[in-house]
Amino acid sequence: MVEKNRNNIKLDIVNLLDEIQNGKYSNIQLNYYFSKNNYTKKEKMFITNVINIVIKNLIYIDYLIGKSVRNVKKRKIKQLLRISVAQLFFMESDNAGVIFEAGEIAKILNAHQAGFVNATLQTILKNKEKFDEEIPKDNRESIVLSYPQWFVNKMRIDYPDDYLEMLKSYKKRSYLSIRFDKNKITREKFEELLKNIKTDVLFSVGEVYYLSNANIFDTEIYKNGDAVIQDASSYLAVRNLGVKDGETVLDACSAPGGKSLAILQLFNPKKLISTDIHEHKVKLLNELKNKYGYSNFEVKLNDATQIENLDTMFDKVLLDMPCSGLGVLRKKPEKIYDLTANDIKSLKKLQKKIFESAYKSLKNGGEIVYSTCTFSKNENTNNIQYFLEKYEDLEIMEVEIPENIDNIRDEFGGIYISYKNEYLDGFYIAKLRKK
Ligand SMILES: C[S@@+](CC[C@H](N)C(=O)[O-])C[C@H]1O[C@@H](n2cnc3c(N)ncnc32)[C@H](O)[C@@H]1O
Repeated sequence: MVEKNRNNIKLDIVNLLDEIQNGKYSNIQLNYYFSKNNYTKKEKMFITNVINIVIKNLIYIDYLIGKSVRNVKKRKIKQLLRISVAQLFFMESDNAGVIFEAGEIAKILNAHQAGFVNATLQTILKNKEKFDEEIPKDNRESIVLSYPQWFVNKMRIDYPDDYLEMLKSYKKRSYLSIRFDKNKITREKFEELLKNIKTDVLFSVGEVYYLSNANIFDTEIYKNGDAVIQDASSYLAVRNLGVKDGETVLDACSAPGGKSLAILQLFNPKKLISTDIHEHKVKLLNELKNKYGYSNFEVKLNDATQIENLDTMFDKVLLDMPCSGLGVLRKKPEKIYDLTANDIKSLKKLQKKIFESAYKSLKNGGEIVYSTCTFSKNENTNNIQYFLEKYEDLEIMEVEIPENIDNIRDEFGGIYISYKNEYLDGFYIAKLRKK
């Protein structure tokens, strides 16, 4: 009975991995499985762990599999091999047990494949050291660290001194962070609540707390939305917007609305217009609006390259750009395998068009906060340089970052939230003012 149950969980992991490979985000898909199945805490941890290890080491794991068999035709059998290799080399496990279990699951997936799965895993186990030695020198970093070769090359150019440290750092684990609404609960009460639910604070920035466990999900304050998931980097981008009472604000690329909500809870704008280009995402923004009921909050479907459609001039604009997302690889590790150098080029173009449109709808004296969750220089520093050269009446403003947060200021005053921060997402924030 116990055995069967465990096989069922492994089968779920095979399916989960397959869905992630087909374009679903790992964190979203994991939550979906957790809400549908009655797993114990320990099982949830095991599933999360295996999925993360496979995704974060995918190129290396596939290299090992590729060294022992030329081609694995059945997709789910391939996922099963990946999961088993992850268990064999990245987790504490009984090797014979892992291989036996893989054979049993293979029988359920496809009876003819059980022998093949067993033999492949035995070969990998026996030859791992030899396979490691045979990794081609030119591809070593890409294979061992599991990043596409083009990306390693790009990182070597962008960050010659510490690209290896950066690459390693973005394979680390991520942490849960929660921002409480200071209008609804005081800091003292929030900290008391954390104590009561046996949750330690690992790090905090303003109202954002990094937590040792997810017990907060069962509390009233989380369920009613007075505490929400938000990373401190996102919170800092919003805080730097510095909205004054009565100002008109645009959050141009705003879905699912985490930063819009922070704007409404941190400041008191006359009006906040939040837009997004995708209808299904605007639906999420409308759900947010209905849940919280702010009367100064408007949601609109709009392309941010055509902000003039809104017929409004703004005091403050947040441009939280669509970007390559490299700074959030700890949370969405699968992203790197789909990304291409061309994607970065087209994102850069789109970011420029969005900025140019925002500039036209910005009042004199108005300010734009430009933010991305990526450390690619093309999408950040190079764009800011371009804007400053193109618009003579733009000036750079200081971005304020608490002292205990590791950051790198570029030559134009933009701030990279460094990979050295264990808790915060990698992020870029620049602030510009139209004179
Ligand atoms: C980084 S995400 C924004 C996250 C959001 N600010 C938050 O904190 O919840 C970028 C968003 O830009 C949207 N987007 C992409 N292209 C756009 C465009 N041309 N106009 C408006 N929104 C766009 C995407 O749909 C995505 O929701």
